Amino acid sequence: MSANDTDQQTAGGDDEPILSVEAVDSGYGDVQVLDDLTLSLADGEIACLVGPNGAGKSTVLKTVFGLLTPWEGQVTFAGRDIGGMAPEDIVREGVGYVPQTENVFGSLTIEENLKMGGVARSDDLEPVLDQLYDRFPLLTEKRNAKASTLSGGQRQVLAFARALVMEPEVLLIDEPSAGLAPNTADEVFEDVQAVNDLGTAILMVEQNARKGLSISDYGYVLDQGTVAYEDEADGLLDNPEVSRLYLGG
Ligand SMILES: Nc1ncnc2c1ncn2[C@@H]1O[C@H](COP(=O)(O)OP(=O)(O)OP(=O)(O)O)[C@@H](O)[C@H]1O
Repeated sequence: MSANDTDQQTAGGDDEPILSVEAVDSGYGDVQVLDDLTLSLADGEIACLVGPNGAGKSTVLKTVFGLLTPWEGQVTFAGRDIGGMAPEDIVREGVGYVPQTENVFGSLTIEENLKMGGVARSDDLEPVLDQLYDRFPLLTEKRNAKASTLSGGQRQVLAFARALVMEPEVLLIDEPSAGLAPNTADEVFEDVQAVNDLGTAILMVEQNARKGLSISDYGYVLDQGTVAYEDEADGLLDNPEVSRLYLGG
């Protein structure tokens, strides 16, 4: 569902969210980063996390994906408690993750990277790979090339496609536009919307807050490890205080 749809289902709606993070504390070693953080993602929606450097946005995704164990609170996906589960089990549950950096294996071909994305599947990968090649023609052209030969934007598309091999219900994406030229970033955002249009709910961290919110249904502003503001994405974009404090005026 895109931000332009009229029948938006938002995190504030009555429907049970597909993903929820409730009163979570989390961090690295004994350094606490997330402090009583609560947010949710409605089925079919794009929600965007924005906020200053170091606010804890990436830490939210890492905690949802099991790379960090919540110290307190609950992470629930499709009604099941996934807090503290291992990432490979969370992938099998139906949650995918596209990290910000080092998200492809440069020494492997495009096809090998995609197959790596499906190691947790026991069925035949060919049908899903064919669908992904249809959706991302660039990957078809380059299927036998090493991923190290791809540009930054192309790598981002590959990382994205690799996460889709598992056909996740929810995709966590960390800064899809990081390091990309504006035109390339726009293409990646179009891919994010296209995947969402096919039914995958997306929780995305984006440094380019205005752009991220403009393709999202709902938004959260994180500051110092907790939610400072939340609203429908358009509401955050129109909020003068949010704009002044977090969106560069
Ligand atoms: N592996 C780590 N070990 C220790 N501290 C870390 C680690 N990764 C991040 N941190 C710290 O956690 C805090 C939150 O980092 P996080 O990456 O979640 O922020 P962010 O909001 O995503 O910001 P950015 O846009 O800069 O990535 C920061 O103070 C950061 O220094």
